[in-house]
Amino acid sequence: MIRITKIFTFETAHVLYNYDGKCKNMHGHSYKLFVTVKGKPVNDLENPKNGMVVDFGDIKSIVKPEIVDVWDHAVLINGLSPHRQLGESLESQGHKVIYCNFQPTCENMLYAIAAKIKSKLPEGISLAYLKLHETENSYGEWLAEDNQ
Ligand SMILES: Nc1nc2c(c(=O)[nH]1)N=C([C@H](O)[C@H](O)COP(=O)(O)OP(=O)(O)OP(=O)(O)O)CN2
Repeated sequence: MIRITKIFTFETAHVLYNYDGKCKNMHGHSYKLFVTVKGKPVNDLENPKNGMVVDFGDIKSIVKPEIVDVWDHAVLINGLSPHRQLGESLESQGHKVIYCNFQPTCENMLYAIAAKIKSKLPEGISLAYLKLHETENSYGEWLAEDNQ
């Protein structure tokens, strides 16, 4: 088995409802996402993907439309909280708002990313690991073995 990783970046704002620190204010991050999948490399001269677990481009074609294009330059709002009204106000002024059914922390974003990616991976390939940097010094990790 081999693990391979592709890295993505996106610029996203969020606001943490009822949080007791500075992140209760709407603010943005340059998120950096590491997506690691595992599988056995193809061993078939006739296969154009010979030697690959999965083409890096195929990982991109899953993660980009599912995560990056959706969250990039958007504001993530806890749609289950009173912040929904804030989102509706921003939306009415033309802003890109994503209503989450969770508090948009690094941790919950990882759960959401894992759920979206896992369901799209080709047969024989599994999601092994995710790392999401909120700042250069703060990140969360999702590991398959912790989430079975
Ligand atoms: N467990 C979590 N704690 C915090 C989260 C989170 O998602 N999970 N999020 C925040 C804020 O969004 C904040 O922007 C990031 O927190 P922090 O690292 O404290 O921010 P700094 O600007 O101080 O980061 P540095 O890299 O140290 O400059 C708060 N907590």
